[in-house]
Amino acid sequence: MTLRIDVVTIFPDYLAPLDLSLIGKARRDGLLDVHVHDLRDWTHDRHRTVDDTPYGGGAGMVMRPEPWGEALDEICASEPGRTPHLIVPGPGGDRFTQAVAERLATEEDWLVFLCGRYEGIDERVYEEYAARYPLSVLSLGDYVLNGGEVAVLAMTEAVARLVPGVIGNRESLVEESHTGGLLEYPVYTKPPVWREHAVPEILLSGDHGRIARWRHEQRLERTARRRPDLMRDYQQQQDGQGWDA
Ligand SMILES: Nc1cc(-c2ccc3ccn(Cc4ccccc4)c3c2)n[nH]1
Repeated sequence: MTLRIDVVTIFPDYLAPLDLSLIGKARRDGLLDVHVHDLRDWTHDRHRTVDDTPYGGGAGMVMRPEPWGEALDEICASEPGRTPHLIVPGPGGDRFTQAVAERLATEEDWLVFLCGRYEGIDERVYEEYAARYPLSVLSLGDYVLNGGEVAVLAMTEAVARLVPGVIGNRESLVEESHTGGLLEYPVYTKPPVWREHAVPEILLSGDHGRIARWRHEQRLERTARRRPDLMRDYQQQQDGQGWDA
């Protein structure tokens, strides 16, 4: 089943990069089915209003529930027999990680992203749709964006590239950062010496077994140095496998 991705936003042009490069090619090859929707298409006033002042006062504006309700009712009914997984980027969401990207890419065949803006979306939209569909609030990280579009671009790229056929050489997926819980190893190409920096001799040896071991050691060393948190998780995972294996 082709992965379908719907994105609802008041800035559809923000999602134009999804027409480019590998994602764009995957769409043209029919590997991905991406639909970007302008939330204002579900407004009915002359100004196409999507926001209003917050109950209880406070700065900023809140996204009105009605346009979201009409948009999501229509979009989520557009594939009879299929159930969408709704994803709302938010600073207070669960962390979006490689493991989450892998789970979404393997277990879901339809993602509907809701891009908030202003101070966020009226809470009743979450209540209404969490009761009807799987709904996840996901955070890219502990920093504050102005809206969900940038997060959706990142999440869509992270998930789409795991879909078979989107990335030509799947072998390259194996040795990447965060695959298997470790950071990536250093990479080199010609020339063999550049500004007095030589490529590590091992990589010119042609001994593929030793090269693979060296690369794994580099991944361990880098992860231990840069991300001790990932290293602890990796060691626990290895210990667990040790007992089970
Ligand atoms: N990881 C991550 C996600 C976001 C995010 C996502 C969607 C929205 C919609 C409005 N805002 C602005 C906002 C900032 C803070 C508090 C409430 C709303 C958003 C921020 N920031 N950081």
